[in-house]
Amino acid sequence: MAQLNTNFIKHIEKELPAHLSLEEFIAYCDKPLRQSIRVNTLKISTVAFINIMTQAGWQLSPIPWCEDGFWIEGKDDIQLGNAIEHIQGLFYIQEASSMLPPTALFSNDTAPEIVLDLASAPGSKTTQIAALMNNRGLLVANEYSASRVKVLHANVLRMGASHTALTHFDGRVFGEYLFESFDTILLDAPCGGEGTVRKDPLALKHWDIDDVTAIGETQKDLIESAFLALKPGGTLVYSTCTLSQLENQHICLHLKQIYPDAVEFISLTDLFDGADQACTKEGFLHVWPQIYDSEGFFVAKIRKIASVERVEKQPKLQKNFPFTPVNEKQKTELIQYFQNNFCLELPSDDVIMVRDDEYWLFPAQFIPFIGKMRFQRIGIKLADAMKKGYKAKHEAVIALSAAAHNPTKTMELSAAQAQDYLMGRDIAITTFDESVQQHLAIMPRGEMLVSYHKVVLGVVKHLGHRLKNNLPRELVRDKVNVSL
Ligand SMILES: C[S@@+](CC[C@H](N)C(=O)[O-])C[C@H]1O[C@@H](n2cnc3c(N)ncnc32)[C@H](O)[C@@H]1O
Repeated sequence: MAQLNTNFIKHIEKELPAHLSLEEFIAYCDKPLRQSIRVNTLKISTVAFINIMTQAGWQLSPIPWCEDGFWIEGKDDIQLGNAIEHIQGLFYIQEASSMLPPTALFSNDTAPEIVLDLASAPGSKTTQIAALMNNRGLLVANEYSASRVKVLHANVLRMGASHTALTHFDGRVFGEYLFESFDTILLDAPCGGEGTVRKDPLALKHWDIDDVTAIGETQKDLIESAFLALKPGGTLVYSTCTLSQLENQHICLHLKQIYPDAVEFISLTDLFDGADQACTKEGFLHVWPQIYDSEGFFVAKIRKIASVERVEKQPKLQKNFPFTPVNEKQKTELIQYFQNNFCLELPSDDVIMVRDDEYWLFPAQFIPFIGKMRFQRIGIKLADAMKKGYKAKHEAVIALSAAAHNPTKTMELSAAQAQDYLMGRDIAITTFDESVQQHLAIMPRGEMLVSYHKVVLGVVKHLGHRLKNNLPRELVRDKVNVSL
């Protein structure tokens, strides 16, 4: 049962719009949340995913504001995290209202190329944005907390997002370091989490107005920094999973007060059918839990209609960037290695870089950012140089095969074999059908890919009598649930 602090109730009663009742709000705070997921279109089409999962008995009902988002009806007992399709990155477990900000960000006519996600871990919206960008352009994803950067990184890799650059800074530095550099920015700000009480019944137990005011100061700093980092003409989406106006409307109005001639609020009232039910007079979406039977959320879209004055001077360029572009010989060898061993193409507009014995694939749009700030991870790690030739990295085959959609040199596994693979076990050739065994008998020995649902799971080494498991140790799972 949700524990609602009485001070919170008194406070929120004053903020509820006239057409919503406090009783209903309190009742919804106690109502369990519907499970929802977003299909990862970097790896599978939504149609193919629905086909597979409905055969497994799932009932998916569409979320009106996200074409790849679905509520799972009538199956509260599914352990989504251990589902094989989750582990292989076919879907992301994401609360329905949390899918709103990326939808708002991409509702313009022209697709943005250079995007910043300023407060991004664990990466639900980063990976949604990566899917909307279809692994093109550049997505800089920043996270302040070191432990959360690791989770972000794991999610980016699991979903096969290849055009990201991860940073680990206080978001306040972006306006200074990357002034007017981004076409569009998401600031999904750290917040009081008042909208999350349906998931966490204790979220409002120790609610205190002083905490709300204090976090509001951080949010003001972050929105100012984001606005400075935005190119003129670009759009910024500000969102939170909290309800108090102090952390929502007031933050956007604060920005307008500082930059009255550069800030324009873009109304979200037509974002999807029914958006008007949550729309405020400024055109923001203030999603109360009872409106769409979801978590509470807030989303504002802001256009920068004019350039603004820099607050600080451009910091000096950092030297000693440890990567250099590969030479033509290395480039040709790597292209041939991926082509010959896995039938995978390296995207021609990306840039192959080398650091010691490691080869990386950087998004071309990253190059102008070199030296401007410190990046934790850029693009994908392609391969290590070996005494003879190269050894592909797992993350590279996952991301490159996502683009290739089932390359030919791939062995499709059964559910039981895929389960074994993800649990780190080798696959005996005798576990395949007779005809596949004959096919494998004439296939060359060495590295090849395995897939499930026609989506690549990773690399194996064909040894003749078995496929040796090459899944990185850190990805080996204790538990994998098979749905079909
Ligand atoms: C609402 S969560 C982000 C959720 C994420 N966008 C997602 O969809 O998965 C806010 C994040 O901001 C991070 N954060 C806190 N203070 C920050 C700061 N000063 N600069 C940047 N990020 C910060 C928190 O660690 C947290 O991960």
